[in-house]
Amino acid sequence: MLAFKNVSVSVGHQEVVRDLSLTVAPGELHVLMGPNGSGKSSLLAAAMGLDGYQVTQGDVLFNGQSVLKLSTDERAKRGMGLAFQRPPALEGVTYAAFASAIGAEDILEQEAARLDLAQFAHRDLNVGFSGGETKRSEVLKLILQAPRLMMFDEPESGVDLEHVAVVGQAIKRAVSTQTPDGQARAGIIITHTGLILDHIDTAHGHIISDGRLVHSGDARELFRHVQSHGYRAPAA
Ligand SMILES: Nc1ncnc2c1ncn2[C@@H]1O[C@H](COP(=O)(O)OP(=O)(O)OP(=O)(O)O)[C@@H](O)[C@H]1O
Repeated sequence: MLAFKNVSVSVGHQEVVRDLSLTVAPGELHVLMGPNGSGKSSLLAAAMGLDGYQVTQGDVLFNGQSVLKLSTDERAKRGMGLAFQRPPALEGVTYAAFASAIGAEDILEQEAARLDLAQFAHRDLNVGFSGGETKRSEVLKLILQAPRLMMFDEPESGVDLEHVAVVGQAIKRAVSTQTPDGQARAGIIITHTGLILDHIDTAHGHIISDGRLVHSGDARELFRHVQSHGYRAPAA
């Protein structure tokens, strides 16, 4: 569904992702780990075509077609979506208005309740939300958009332990639910804490260090390796 092919990404003059290749097939969930500043968010930002993230080498394919020439909006219309690490507050835009604008008003109540945000539907998006509420709200926003490829940038950071379970279950459910035309979705999750791994099914894990993909394997095994040995790739 999504393929990074020898992708390098620059922000300004700084190369932050280097010659990275990674394929995400329908039905799969991939987990990215790596030190602060190693390029994880930049990789997803470049996939979405966000301003400032320049793909200087390689290609990003979605459903077999290069998306590099498409605007972020066009990529979203094709079925790519990203829940941001630090989502902005949108003064004057209530959840109800947002859901209505994207045709998700029928599922708002149910999906908000799943993320324990039922009481937030009348509030402006992220305005005055606590840190953990903002992260849950961002997960809700992507679930309402329901893209075929769901990318989550640190969805559980700052979220209390009980709500990490809520977030994990919501992501697992959303990614494993087919699109209305019967196609499998896929997901990518960036995590530092690894807590989300307790709530999702089998996932492919990847360590990104200094902009390079240095190792791939079962996500839980890889996380245990990181806990005991840091981000160095396991010995072959
Ligand atoms: N918009 C930007 N302007 C300037 N530098 C940026 C920008 N976005 C990313 N960078 C730089 O690119 C590098 C990679 O950042 P990125 O956010 O991709 O790392 P990360 O692996 O997601 O880190 P973290 O785990 O801390 O979230 C960092 O050195 C960061 O400072």
